[in-house]
Amino acid sequence: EVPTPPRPLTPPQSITSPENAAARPIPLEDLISTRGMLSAAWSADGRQLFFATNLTGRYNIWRVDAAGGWPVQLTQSDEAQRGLAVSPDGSTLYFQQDHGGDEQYDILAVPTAGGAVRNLTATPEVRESGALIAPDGKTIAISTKLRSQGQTNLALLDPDSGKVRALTAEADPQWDWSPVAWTDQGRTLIANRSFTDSSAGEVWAVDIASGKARRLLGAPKTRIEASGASGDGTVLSVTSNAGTGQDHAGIYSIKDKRWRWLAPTPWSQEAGAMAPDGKSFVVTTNTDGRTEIALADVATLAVRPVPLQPGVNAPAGAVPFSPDSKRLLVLRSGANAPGQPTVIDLASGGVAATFPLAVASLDPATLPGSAIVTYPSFDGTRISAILTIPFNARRDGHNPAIVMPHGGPTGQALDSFSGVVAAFASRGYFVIQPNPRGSTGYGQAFQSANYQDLGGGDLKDVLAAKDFLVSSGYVDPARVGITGGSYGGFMTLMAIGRAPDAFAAAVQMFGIIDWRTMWEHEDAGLQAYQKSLLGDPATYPKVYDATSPLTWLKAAKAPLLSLQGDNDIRVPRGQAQQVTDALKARGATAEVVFYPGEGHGFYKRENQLDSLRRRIEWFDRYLKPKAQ
Ligand SMILES: CSCC[C@H](NC=O)C(=O)N[C@@H](Cc1ccccc1)C(=O)O
Repeated sequence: EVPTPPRPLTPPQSITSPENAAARPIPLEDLISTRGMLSAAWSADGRQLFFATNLTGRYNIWRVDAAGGWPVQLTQSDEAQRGLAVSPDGSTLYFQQDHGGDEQYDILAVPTAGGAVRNLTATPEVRESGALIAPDGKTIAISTKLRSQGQTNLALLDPDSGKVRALTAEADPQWDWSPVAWTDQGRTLIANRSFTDSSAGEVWAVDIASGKARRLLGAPKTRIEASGASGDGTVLSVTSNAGTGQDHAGIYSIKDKRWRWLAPTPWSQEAGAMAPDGKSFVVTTNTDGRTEIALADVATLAVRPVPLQPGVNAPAGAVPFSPDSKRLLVLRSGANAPGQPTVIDLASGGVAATFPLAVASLDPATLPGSAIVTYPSFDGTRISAILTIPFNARRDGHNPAIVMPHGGPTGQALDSFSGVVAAFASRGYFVIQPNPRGSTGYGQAFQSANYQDLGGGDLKDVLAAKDFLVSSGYVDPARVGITGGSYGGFMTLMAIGRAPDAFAAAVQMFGIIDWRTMWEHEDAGLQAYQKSLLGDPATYPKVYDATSPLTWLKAAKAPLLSLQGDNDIRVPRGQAQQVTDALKARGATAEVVFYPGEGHGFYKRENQLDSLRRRIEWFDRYLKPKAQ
C-alpha cells in the first residue's frame, strides 16, 4: 500500500443522485461559449484588470475596470495569448503567444491604452516565456528554451531593442530555470531551478551585473521552490516537500538562513506570490482536489483564510495582489460553478467585484454537482476521485458512466468546473475522474509510485474507479466508457488493451501509443520528462515495451475515437495515426480527427465544440440503449 494523507473510504452505496425537476441536457453551445481565462494582471495603478479570455472564441487580451464594467478588447489574433505582465510605469502590457499551439512562444507588447502589437522576439527556434519585468521597466527576465534542447534557461530581454542576454547555461536537459522575483532594486534576480517532473527543485540568486548565480536553497531529491520575495530581498515565500514528502509552505530568511514553516497539514500546501508591501503572501491548500486560499502574515505566520465557496479557488495571475496590496484577484470555480474572476477586498474579506465568464443559462441550480470519493485499489492504496453525479438517476444498475483519467501523469483531477464533465453528467452519465498513483497532491511517495510502471498500477487504480461506480448500484458495467487527454489518452489506450472487457467505448485525445516513437518525435523537453518516468529507451527496452499501449492493443475490442491537434509537440500527431492504423488493420472500429492550427489541447472555439460533440455522439452511440 502506498501511503497517502489519511481520509476515510467512501461507501459506494452512500452516493446519491439528487432529484431535480429543472434538470436538462446543457446545450453544448452554451458550455463552449462559457469563457475560460489563461492569464490575468493588474494595471500599475490598480484601477484596471487585464484578462486573456476567449470572449470571441479566441484567447485575446481584454481590459476592464477593476470595480466591474464592460471589457474593452486590447488585442485581436487567431493565436492564444497568455502570460500577462504590466510595465511598472503602466504604459505597456507584455504577453506571450505561439503559432497554432506549437508552444514556441514569443514575447509581445501592446500599449495598455490600446495600439499596435509589437513582437519583441520573433524567434521560431526559441521559446520565450514567463516575462518578469524589472522594477525600472528597462529589463525583462524570461525563460528561454531552444527547440532542439530539453532544458530551459534564464535570460534578460531588452524591451526596446528586443536583444536577449543569456543569464544561465544549464547543461542538463532535465532541469529548467524560471524567474521568480526581482530584489535589491533590480540588482538581483531570484530564480527556481526545477527538475522536469517537479520531484526536485532549488532556489538561486543571480547577480545581474556579473551574471553570477548563487544557490540559496537545495537538497538532493527534494523539492524547494520560491514563489515570491520581499522587495529588499531579505525573505522568500517558499514551498518544499523536505522531510515529509508532502508540499508545505513557509518563509526563508536569506540573511539568517532561517526557515519558518506554517502549521503542518497532511495535504499539499503551496506558497504563492508575496504582496507588494512584503507583509503577507498567498497560501493555497489542496485538500483532496479542492483548493482554499489564505493569506499568511510574514512577521507572525498567522494565517487568515480568504472566504470563498468550497471548490477550486486559486490566485489569478503571476501577481494576484493589487499594487497597493489591498485586493486579491482570484479565480473561483466548482463542479457546478463555472470559473469566475473575483476581486477580494482583503481588509473585509468581502467581494469587491466579479467578472462572470459563463453563459447565464449555466445556473448552479441545474448543473450537476460532485462528490470527492475515496476507494481502495488492488493493493489497498487509497485512491480519490471527483465523481460528478447526474440528476434524477435511478439506483437500478442501468445508468451509463464515463471514467476520465487526467493528463500528466504528474497532474491532478480537481473539483473545478469542466464543460466536458457537465455536458456528460447533464446527459445522464456518471463521470468519475480518478487520481491514480503518479498524481500530484498526495505526497512524493504516491507521485513516484508509477516510475517505470506507467499503465500498470496506475491503470489498476483507474479500473477500480469503474468498480466503485458499479458498486454504487447505479451503473451498468456494460455501459462504461473511458476518455482522457494526453496521459489520460495514454491511460485510455492502455485500458482498452490491458482490460479489453472493462470499457464498451473509448475516446482518446492526443494520447501516447508507443513510448519509442514518442522518444523519436517529441519535443526535447518532453523527452527529458519521459526519461524521468521511464528511464532511457536504450537502457530499459523491456520497460518501454511493457508500458506502451501498442504492445497490448491486439486484445482491444472497444470502438476507439482519436482526436488530435496537428501541431502538438508533446504528443506528435503520428501517435494518433499509429493507433488508428493498428486498430483498422485488425478490422477494429477506429476513427481519427485531426485539428489544424491546434497543439496539445484545443483552444479555438469551433474545435472545442466539434471535439466535444464528437465525444458525446461516440459515447451515446455505444453506451446508450437504442431507441425502440
Ligand atoms: C516537461 S513538463 C511535464 C509534462 C506534462 N506533464 C504534466 O504533468 C505533459 O505534457 N504531459 C503530457 C503527456 C506526456 C508525458 C510524457 C512525455 C510527453 C507527453 C500530458 O499528459 O499532457
